[in-house]
Amino acid sequence: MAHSPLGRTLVIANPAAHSGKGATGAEFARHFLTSYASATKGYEIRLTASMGDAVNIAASAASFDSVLALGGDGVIHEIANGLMKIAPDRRPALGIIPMGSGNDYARTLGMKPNNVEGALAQLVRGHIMPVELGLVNGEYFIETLSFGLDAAIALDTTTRRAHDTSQEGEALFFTSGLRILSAGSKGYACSVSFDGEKPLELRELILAFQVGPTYGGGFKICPDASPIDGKLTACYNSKIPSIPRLLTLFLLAKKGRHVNSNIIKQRHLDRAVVTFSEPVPVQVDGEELPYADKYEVHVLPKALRVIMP
Ligand SMILES: Nc1ncnc2c1ncn2[C@@H]1O[C@H](COP(=O)(O)OP(=O)(O)OP(=O)(O)O)[C@@H](O)[C@H]1O
Repeated sequence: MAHSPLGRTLVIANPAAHSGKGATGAEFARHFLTSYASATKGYEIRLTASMGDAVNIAASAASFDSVLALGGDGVIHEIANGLMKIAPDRRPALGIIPMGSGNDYARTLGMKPNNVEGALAQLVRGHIMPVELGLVNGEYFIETLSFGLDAAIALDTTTRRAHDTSQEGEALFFTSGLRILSAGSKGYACSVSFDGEKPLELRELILAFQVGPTYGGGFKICPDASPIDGKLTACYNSKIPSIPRLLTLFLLAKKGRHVNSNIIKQRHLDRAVVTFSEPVPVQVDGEELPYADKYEVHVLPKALRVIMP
């Protein structure tokens, strides 16, 4: 463990993550870090009590070298927002112990999902690398921001999972997707300016801005996205497809093959301004973002130091 990058470590764990398995995961992490004392220069574990708690805990973690987020993309999102309140020269590195239903950020970083021992073993042998974050109207995002039907699907999965835990991740996104897309849509009237260019007037079914390639538990919406290229990657439709074609594109998106369609566009960007003329579903890292008249989206290259496997 001589080269462990963890230093003085704070674990912030969501006990409710992954349908309550976060609590057992936190206990396992405590045993691991106690047994392998040389992995850290001392550690503490804090459990979140409710939504939003992780932001405040992370914001007061400047005395630690690393903060390990144990939970799903929602709690990692909160911890990243808390860490960004700390001055850059005092900001701890972020490590993740993925324990969620979707685990898209884990997929982006290459961390083992829902395997606390495996993820901790990756972290103690890991290396620190700066990665980018997205920023939308003052809120940082680690992986995904999307508008339209794909956001409606992501938000539907959260509602359905609260009532029925028998499905999760990709399977849940898939069944919600079929249900919502089969109902059809004329799209949401939208104006988008990428990197200060002349605005495009579009009718959007999907408009996603990604740090990493996937959302929805493994749907490769932006297969070319990377957290270390200093850019966000956008995916949007330039026309409204028929319902059968839309369903086909949805199935192809699982492996990222939808981008070969002539009505799907993908591009890298530094910033965008998005306005909708009607309320639209919006999700950020799987959680609902309130509707606003205007969304200003930016990338912050090398904003956060993350422990990579
Ligand atoms: N103690 C808690 N009790 C209930 N909810 C909590 C608690 N702590 C945090 N939360 C909220 O739980 C939500 C979901 O958490 P998280 O993302 O960690 O797990 P998940 O939903 O199982 O995983 P994924 O985001 O990958 O689907 C977040 O919005 C978070 O704010």
